[in-house]
Amino acid sequence: MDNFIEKEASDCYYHTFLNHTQWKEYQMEIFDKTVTAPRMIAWYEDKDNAGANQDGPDWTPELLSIRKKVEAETGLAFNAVLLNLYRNGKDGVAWHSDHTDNSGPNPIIASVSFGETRMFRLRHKTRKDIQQVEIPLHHGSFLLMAGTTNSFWQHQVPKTAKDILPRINLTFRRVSRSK
Ligand SMILES: O=C(O)CCC(=O)C(=O)O
Ligand SMILES: [Fe+2]
Repeated sequence: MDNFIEKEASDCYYHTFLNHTQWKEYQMEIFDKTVTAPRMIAWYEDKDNAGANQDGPDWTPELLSIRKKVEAETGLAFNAVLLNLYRNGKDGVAWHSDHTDNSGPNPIIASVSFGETRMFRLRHKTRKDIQQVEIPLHHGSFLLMAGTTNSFWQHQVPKTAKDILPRINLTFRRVSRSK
């Protein structure tokens, strides 16, 4: 959904997140190697959530206000958000599906994007006859990944050789670590 957040507010959010977030590198374990992901991240989670890192950053007013809007739109409650910063075309995210701890194979993830438009690609895990889906995620857009999106599909944000500006993506999630 385009223009989930209107242009002026999106500009404001973009600059605030870009300049006032404690962006961190993300080290991934791939087989036996530790590699640095080609993007920067920040994780926010309700502190009263079981197992939450008490030293993590507190939700900012901007994040809380987007969370409220996302919850109103979806009728769902989220307790965590992952921020991704794609600094330029060399940043991206490889094919994967998302599983938040113990939330089952079909988590509901709400995604909000700011800044440069990047392609969001989906592919079925096994059915090679089903065409890949490509969705451009624009400044201020909203995307809901629900149902079997994460159990049957993988997604990626491919790198691009184009000379582009940063993009920031927020994925709201519901994390529950209790059994
Ligand atoms: O940047 C995006 O649109 C997707 C990010 C993503 O897939 C993730 O954080 O799991
Ligand atoms: Fe993802």
